[in-house]
Amino acid sequence: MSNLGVVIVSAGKGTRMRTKQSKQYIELQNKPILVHTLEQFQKISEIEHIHVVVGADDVKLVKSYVEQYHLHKVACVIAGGKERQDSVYEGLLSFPETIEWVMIHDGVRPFVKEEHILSCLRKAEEKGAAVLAVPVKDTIKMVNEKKEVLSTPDRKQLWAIQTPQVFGLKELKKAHDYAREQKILGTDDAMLMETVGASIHVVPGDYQNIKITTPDDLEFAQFILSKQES
Ligand SMILES: Nc1ccn([C@@H]2O[C@H](COP(=O)(O)OP(=O)(O)OP(=O)(O)O)[C@@H](O)[C@H]2O)c(=O)n1
Ligand SMILES: C[C@](O)(CO)[C@H](O)COP(=O)(O)O
Repeated sequence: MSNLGVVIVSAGKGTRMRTKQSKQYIELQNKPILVHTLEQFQKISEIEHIHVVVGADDVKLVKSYVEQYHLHKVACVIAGGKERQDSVYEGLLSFPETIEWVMIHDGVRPFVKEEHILSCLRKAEEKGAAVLAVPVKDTIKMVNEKKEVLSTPDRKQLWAIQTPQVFGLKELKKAHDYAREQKILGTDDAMLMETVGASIHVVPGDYQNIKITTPDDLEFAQFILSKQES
């Protein structure tokens, strides 16, 4: 699809991972996590344009990965911002007007499956906006600062939201502009779209599409990869 742009956000510092090296560059089976992620998108025929957003000091490094791993669909590597939202915004600005749809994905979700990327894309084309998600398995409680339980939301209505998330490029750009004006900081792009009243559909994905965030996620990631190999 020549009217689809993919933004892979990978400009975070990975503070919760507590490693010296930013987590997206940690190697799993001799390959940086970010490269595992990019390969998932590179292999999909519907995807032609991938823009990667990285830390300002890492642009050269990531360009070298693009060469080394033959990631020819990566059209540009650009510097991100302080918050994830700022990095997404830089990604949005990097596309020309010919791009109608934009798919946002975290550079540290390397296990996203092709079928789920495509089902998210199809749902967005049908409904206007779609995000990959899984139903919550635990009981979730609202808790105050004193660690007192306030309430228990109905689990049937709770989904853990993942990426990819797919929107119209113009619509998402507008939502980001509004958030910047109003100083709204969202942890995902759907949240910004919600603030401008967009209707967003959830697409069921799977529990292995983890965001590698803390050291235990790295152990689980190694396990997933070893299972894929056997
Ligand atoms: N300023 C930022 C912050 C985050 N991200 C990206 O957004 C994704 C999800 O963010 P998260 O897992 O929270 O990554 P970090 O911000 O790196 O982690 P932490 O919050 O632990 O520092 C990651 O691919 C991360 O690189 C980004 O592009 N720009
Ligand atoms: C976008 C996201 O991955 C959806 O689960 C998540 O919200 C990112 O949040 P974080 O605060 O950057 O971990």
